[in-house]
Amino acid sequence: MTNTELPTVNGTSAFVPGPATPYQGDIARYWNAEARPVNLRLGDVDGLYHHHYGIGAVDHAALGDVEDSEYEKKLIAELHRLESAQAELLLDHLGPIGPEDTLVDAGCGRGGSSVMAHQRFGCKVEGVTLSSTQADFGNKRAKELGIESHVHAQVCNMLDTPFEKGSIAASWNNESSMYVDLDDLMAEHSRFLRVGGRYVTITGCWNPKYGQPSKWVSQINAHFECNIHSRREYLKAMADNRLVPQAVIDLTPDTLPYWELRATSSLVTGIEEAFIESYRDGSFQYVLIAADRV
Ligand SMILES: C[S@@+](CC[C@H](N)C(=O)[O-])C[C@H]1O[C@@H](n2cnc3c(N)ncnc32)[C@H](O)[C@@H]1O
Ligand SMILES: CC(C)=CCC/C(C)=C/COP(=O)(O)OP(=O)(O)O
Ligand SMILES: [Mg+2]
Repeated sequence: MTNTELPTVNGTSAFVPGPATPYQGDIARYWNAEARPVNLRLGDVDGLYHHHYGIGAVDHAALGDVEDSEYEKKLIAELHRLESAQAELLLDHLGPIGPEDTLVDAGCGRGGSSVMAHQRFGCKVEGVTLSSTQADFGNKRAKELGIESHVHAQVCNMLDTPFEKGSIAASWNNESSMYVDLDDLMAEHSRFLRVGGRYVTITGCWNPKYGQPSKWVSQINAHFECNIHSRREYLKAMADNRLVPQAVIDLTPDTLPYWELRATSSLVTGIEEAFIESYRDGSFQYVLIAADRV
């Protein structure tokens, strides 16, 4: 990581981490500026702020009548329920975790998954993000919840973290691996995970069976300034870095109801069609991969 040297403070040199590449600087700016209602209003439902998508069947009984004055509020709560269900599924795959363990949330966003992990396991969670706005937001939420001794976010490149070799019980990327080289990413998880530790990713990936990234995948990349990898690249990067897959789950059918519901809401962002069409034509898949560090 490059560091910017600042004038000495009280005789001690002060350093602030700078982005490792110009691309990472762009991504930090992107997330520092992000304030989409679809993320903030969903997070306001119960104080868990996510930047990922949902899974599971829509509860039409809970939504009620579309003509009802409360319908939009119920729709937002339902989308949020499906996003939290996605994070619960990720946590289900972390294996046995105890209060003495430390987990790493790589690309932690506003920290919703980190909070959920602490609430489930009582463990410590270290989140890393390129965005200072997100890290500040996550740390403020942790303080409001009184869990700042256990849930902490920092501005840090997930390819070059300060965590000691073999010190981490489990780690994950929840929709954050499309911003980095996968070989570099898996090498870093493999370094800080203890032998027997667990790595989990939930991600969108292009399907090698389709041939090449479809126009919809290219549209998603342009929308988020990311670089979606193929399913094959994930498995290869894991195999090359002592991460042995224990579960590969195709969540595509489980995420489509979320997108179809979201497309009917007032909070649409314009990217809904690309997700729905690419999931339907088979060019793009939503997957969970859980791997053991051997
Ligand atoms: C779509 S958000 C996902 C946030 C979170 N995992 C969640 O589920 O709510 C992508 C996140 O990846 C982070 N990110 C992208 N590249 C990164 C890098 N090189 N190091 C650390 N974080 C990174 C961004 O800062 C952002 O927080
Ligand atoms: C599955 C893929 C390819 C994800 C790309 C990464 C990403 C931007 C995830 C959602 O973030 P968000 O919650 O901020 O997005 P939105 O505003 O669309 O809800
Ligand atoms: Mg969102």
